Amino acid sequence: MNVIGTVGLPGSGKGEAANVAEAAGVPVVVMGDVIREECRARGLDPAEHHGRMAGLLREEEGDDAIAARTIPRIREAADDAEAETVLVDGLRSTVELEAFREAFGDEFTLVAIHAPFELRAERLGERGRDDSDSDLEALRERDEREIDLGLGETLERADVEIDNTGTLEAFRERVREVLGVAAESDLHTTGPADAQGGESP
Ligand SMILES: Nc1ncnc2c1ncn2[C@@H]1O[C@H](COP(=O)(O)OP(=O)(O)OP(=O)(O)O)[C@@H](O)[C@H]1O
Repeated sequence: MNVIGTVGLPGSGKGEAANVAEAAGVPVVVMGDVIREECRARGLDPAEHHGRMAGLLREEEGDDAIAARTIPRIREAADDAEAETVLVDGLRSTVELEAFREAFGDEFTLVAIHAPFELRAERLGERGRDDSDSDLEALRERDEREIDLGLGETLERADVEIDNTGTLEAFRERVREVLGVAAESDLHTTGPADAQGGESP
């Protein structure tokens, strides 16, 4: 089994990478789902308590709590789909990285997705908000919070880098290359295990 974890600052393209995986039949496990489920189990609204619950789980069960709860889900997702590759979205700290490295050894690959601040701000703005100063300030604060939690150090320890400064199609192609899958339109001719069709952007 290959487990591909993605890490990136807000708006870097993790959600898009997960969409590419799903479209190619690669199961996606979202670490945030663990937190949302725990909120519901405790009768709390995830929309309101997501951030606090993440902190609480780490306090109660250790810094690797969310990773530890995600690991069996990764194995289940692989079994259910009889898949060779699973994508995990949502790594945030080196403690989580260590937990995955311990569980999956060489079968775990950490992929860092990079895009500069201005580009991320612009892309997140296109997702529904305008790019007013308050939005830029909010993104700056989100970046800082993530980096404080350990995201910066985790990014530095990635095995593979994806630069997401070009077109969406170039990014999707690069993600497919890293996942070792062909584009959906190629599936009929080359099959999903054939990564040769992918070209670097
Ligand atoms: N290369 C690209 N060109 C144009 N738009 C892009 C590109 N990559 C991503 N986007 C768009 O930018 C927005 C942010 O990307 P995405 O949602 O994947 O980021 P994310 O890392 O999941 O962010 P968050 O951590 O906030 O959930 C999305 O609307 C996405 O479609």
